[in-house]
Amino acid sequence: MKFSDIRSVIVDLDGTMVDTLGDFVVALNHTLDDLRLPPVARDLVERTVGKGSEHLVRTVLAHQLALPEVAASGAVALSWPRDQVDELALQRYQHHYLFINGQHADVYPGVVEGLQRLRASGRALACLTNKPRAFAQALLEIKGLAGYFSQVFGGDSFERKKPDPLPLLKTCEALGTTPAQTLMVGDSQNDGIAARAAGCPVALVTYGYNHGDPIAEAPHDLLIGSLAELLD
Ligand SMILES: O=C(O)COP(=O)(O)O
Ligand SMILES: [Mg+2]
Repeated sequence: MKFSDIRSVIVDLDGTMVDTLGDFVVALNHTLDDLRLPPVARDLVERTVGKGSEHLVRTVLAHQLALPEVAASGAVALSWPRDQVDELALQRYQHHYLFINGQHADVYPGVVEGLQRLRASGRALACLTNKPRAFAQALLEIKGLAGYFSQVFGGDSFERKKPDPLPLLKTCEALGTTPAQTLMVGDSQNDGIAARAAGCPVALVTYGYNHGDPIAEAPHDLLIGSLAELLD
């Protein structure tokens, strides 16, 4: 990959620009409390984020319902059809997330500098996340990052989410650059796999969430410790 060939950049949100693990944990724990279930461990959330809200809520709920102490307690949630509990939990999660969005989250070091330098170099920027679009837009605004992006797309913007290449191809279209001219910057194998399949070069940050796997094992052209390194 030659950086001078790159005309625009697609940037992932959770784990790449903002450390949102605290938001996820708090919103999930409010949700579990509504269902009279015990709180979730932070590391399960860290291993599960990145594939959208439905996947996160469903996985965490399945894990908590299978805990021996929950089975022994005769929790009411166990007596309901599972798809109904999933649906109810997702509704409660979205309700809570709306109000805690950004409250337990921090912009990673180097992000503002990296975005400023990319914009100053004349490149267009899009944010592409598996987070619902409305939450992503609000988070970017709360953290003062929205102004850097000409486009913001979420997990509900297209028919399929990353690691499918469709969201990247659609984002390239919106940016008006070919996949080969469009760099994907992310933190997980979802970003790496989607970028490879779409034909976009891909840089992965080394500090995000990658389902508990070493980030070097995910498809990438470049590993970076900070977005500020991109133009070096
Ligand atoms: O799974 C999510 O909600 C967000 O994940 P992403 O911003 O890393 O795509
Ligand atoms: Mg991510």
